[in-house]
Amino acid sequence: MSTPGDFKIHATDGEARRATLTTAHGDIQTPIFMPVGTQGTVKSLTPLDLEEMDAQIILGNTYHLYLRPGDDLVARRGGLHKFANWKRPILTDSGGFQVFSLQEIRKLSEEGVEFRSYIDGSKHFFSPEKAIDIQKNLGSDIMMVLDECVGYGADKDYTNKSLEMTTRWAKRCRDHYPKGSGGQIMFGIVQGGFYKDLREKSLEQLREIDFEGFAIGGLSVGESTKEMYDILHHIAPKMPSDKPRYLMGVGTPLDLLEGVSAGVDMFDCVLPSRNARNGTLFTSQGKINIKRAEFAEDDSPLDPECGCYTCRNFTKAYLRHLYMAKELLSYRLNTYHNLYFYLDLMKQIRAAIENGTFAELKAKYEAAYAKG
Ligand SMILES: CNc1nc2c(CCNCC3CCCCC3)c3nc(N)[nH]c(=O)c3cc2[nH]1
Ligand SMILES: [Zn+2]
Repeated sequence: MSTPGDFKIHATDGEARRATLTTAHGDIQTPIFMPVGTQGTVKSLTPLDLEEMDAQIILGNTYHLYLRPGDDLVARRGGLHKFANWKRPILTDSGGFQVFSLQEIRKLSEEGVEFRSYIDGSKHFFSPEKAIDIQKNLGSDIMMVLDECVGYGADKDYTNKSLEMTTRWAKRCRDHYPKGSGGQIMFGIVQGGFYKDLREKSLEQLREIDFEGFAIGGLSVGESTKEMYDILHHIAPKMPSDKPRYLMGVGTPLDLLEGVSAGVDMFDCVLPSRNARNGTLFTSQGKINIKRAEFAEDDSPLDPECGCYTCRNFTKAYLRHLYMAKELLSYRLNTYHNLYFYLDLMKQIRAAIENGTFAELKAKYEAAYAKG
């Protein structure tokens, strides 16, 4: 009988791993991309759409659900799985990053972070324990510790003091929900900014705590791709090899390939759904923007190599028309395709690791996406 948190590696190709992570709502095949469901839903898509495209796990948003409709209300409805009728695994972030990135006014202390609701301006406070209680109420399969994600350009002294507080918070989170005390598993989050020695220090401190997985935080915060990859390749291979590695908030198709090549197993990013809103679509030949006039009378599918509902049933001309007319269907069809593309890319990555052809797959997409 497998237990939530079990992580079995089936194949490797360089640092890349093909594994299975067990959760209380089923097994997850990694490497994996996790669609972001901000308010308990992946915008414009139904659970049926997500199952059709084989989304194995989605992200719930602790910060937003806490403020509205309330994590306690969701708990009284049986938790987020029941409330949103999503039967597969859910990962929730701790909400700290959303507070830091969405709120100007907030107060940070050893105790936690104080902030005002963007809905009605009311005052709120997240301690590490509170962040875990919210995720317990939501019933997510994978919980993230409350951490501080320092901004890009933070100096070494601040970054060092911050990672030490993040470690103390991580310990408080684990003590508040000890391993095995329920079906939910918990990941620690490695910080340390862009200082390699501080990244190692954060990891050394966190690996003393018995987490079922470890995330790389503090990246994709405005740095260059080179700076992100530099830290990524430095720290990912040093993380416990027998536990899942989750790179938070990343990224483009090339970032996913680079992350897998560094040994990362899990990714989340708002890009596929957010880009769908502005007509930027990912295809096997690279990125295109559907609003370009050249597509006005183009009767070819968005991506001839894509098997998704959008590509099988509509032309670029029609998708451009929907976009220009600001039709709701534009957002839905574009989101469906972009997420399908990301999930299919991860499926290709899993197969490539199994048959030792990951380097070739990476080179193929680097050529298609070279023009950025
Ligand atoms: C986009 N770049 C980025 N994201 C980061 C995130 C958020 C990851 N995505 C969470 C979802 C966002 C949409 C709603 C649902 C939750 C980070 N989160 C934490 N806790 N710590 C980081 O250092 C941390 C660092 C991050 N960098
Ligand atoms: Zn498609």
